Amino acid sequence: ARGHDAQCTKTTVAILGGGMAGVAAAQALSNSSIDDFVIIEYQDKLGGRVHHTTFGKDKNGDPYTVELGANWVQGLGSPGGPENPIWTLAKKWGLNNTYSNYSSILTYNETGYTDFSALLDEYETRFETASDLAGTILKENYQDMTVRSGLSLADWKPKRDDMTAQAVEWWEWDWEDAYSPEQSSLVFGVAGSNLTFNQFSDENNYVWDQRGFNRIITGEASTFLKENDPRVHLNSKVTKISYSDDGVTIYKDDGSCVSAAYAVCTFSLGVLQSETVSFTPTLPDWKKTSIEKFSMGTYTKIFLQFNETFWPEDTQYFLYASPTTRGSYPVWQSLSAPGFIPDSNIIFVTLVHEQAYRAERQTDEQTKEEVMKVLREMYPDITIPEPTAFMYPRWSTTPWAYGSYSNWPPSTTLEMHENFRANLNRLWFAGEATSAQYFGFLHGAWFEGRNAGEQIAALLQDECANITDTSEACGNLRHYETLYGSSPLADYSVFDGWSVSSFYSSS
Ligand SMILES: Cc1cc2nc3c(=O)[nH]c(=O)nc-3n(C[C@H](O)[C@H](O)[C@H](O)COP(=O)(O)OP(=O)(O)OC[C@H]3O[C@@H](n4cnc5c(N)ncnc54)[C@H](O)[C@@H]3O)c2cc1C
Repeated sequence: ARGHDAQCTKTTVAILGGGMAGVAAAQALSNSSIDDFVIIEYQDKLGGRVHHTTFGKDKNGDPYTVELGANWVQGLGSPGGPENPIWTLAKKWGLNNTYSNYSSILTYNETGYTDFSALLDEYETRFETASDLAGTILKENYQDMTVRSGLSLADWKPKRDDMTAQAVEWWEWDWEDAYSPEQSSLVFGVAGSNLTFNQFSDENNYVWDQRGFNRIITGEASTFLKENDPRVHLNSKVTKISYSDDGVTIYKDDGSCVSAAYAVCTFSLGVLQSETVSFTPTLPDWKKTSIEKFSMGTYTKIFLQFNETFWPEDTQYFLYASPTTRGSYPVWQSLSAPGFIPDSNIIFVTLVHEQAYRAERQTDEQTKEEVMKVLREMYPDITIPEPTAFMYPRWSTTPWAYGSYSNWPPSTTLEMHENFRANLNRLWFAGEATSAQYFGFLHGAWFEGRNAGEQIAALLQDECANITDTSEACGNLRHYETLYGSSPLADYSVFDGWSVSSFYSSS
């Protein structure tokens, strides 16, 4: 391969993927005066899973912009406390966004409006108890369990046929994690939500900016890249990564290659699991095991536009309890609500996991029929017109993502995750899924991208990067050849990707 490498484009750092993590990594390099890098991106634009498209039309016949991927800034920050970097960027680039008021909700079943909203408070009380248990398990290094077990121990035990309680549970758990309580780790599910919503704040702001949410990514990129910068290789599919102590060579599907001193791979967990990108030498067991250990969730938003807003105009959310199937068209969200895009007459419904895969396998027509049936059950007294526009993405089969975002299954350990995050010689990994503290979130991708960029800059400049105030971590990341059933509390440090306190109180 050496002879072949000689024909490759040379660069100091190759950044694989131009989403939030890739752009944050490039920016960190640029801030350290390392300008010899390339960003290799599959799509024809930067942004990755922050991804919008046009949908429907307004009064003038112009299309609206809707977000197929990330939609909320989650956990904004509070005065005196740390601020979510995505919130900082949203303010900097003037993104239009509105506070999601989760109390602005009406509940329904197959007979129409049925008030079961009191169950929301009950779940939240029980969940507090389950969260305390998660804290104890983490602190004492006890064996992890499923969120289901934690909820049951906290006396939240919905019966199999109690579909309103199941809908409430879906709204509270699955809607965020894209997996059921059975499929999620209690310790890290709770820690993840704690670190975002108690460390920053419990506010979620919905971005409806008509330029698209990725404006923060293209905007930041424009501060250190030129227009049509030759360092950005768009429409470039990576098929093979060859790594060693001397450098990394990246091969693209058009036969071209880039040879770099260091590389950062920011491909999603779904892409890594799909094995559409091969590695030479083949990945060591500890890395391969860690890639298969974590789960890639799918979160599917199904958009509808009508000639009128026939649902309550001042309400943001509508929760539907299917009489037979948990998670079947449960959460509806109105974009016609005040503060969003009034008069857009757009509403969308979200599915995750099996229900998402099912819809993604169906034709638009099949899904539209099911969705319309549910709306007719929710509003039996209204003659509901056919939608004027209907559309949904298919994340589970999108070849540059293979899913939406990652989740930690039960009985995961921080050490297992550190193996997923750790570099292989000169090849580094960054992205939403490499964040132990903020996996699944856009800010997780930002922190991890910046960290990888700073670490590589430090290695190139022979310095120790000062990534946090207390950090002494620099150079190669640790990995564990042998994994035990849980990780001792002493592991919860910057050396395993855990740079803040694990214990934030919600009070
Ligand atoms: C439906 C959905 C809803 C979400 N909702 C939210 C939300 O409300 N709030 C929130 O904070 N987060 C949300 N997220 C998560 C958020 O979008 C991600 O955490 C974040 O965008 C991930 O950034 P990244 O840089 O790690 O990965 P990516 O954005 O996936 O970037 C990786 C890049 O690599 C490219 N790539 C992949 N394979 C190849 C290849 N073979 N060759 C070349 N390039 C390749 C991809 O095109 C992509 O641009 C959501 C995600 C989805 C999909």
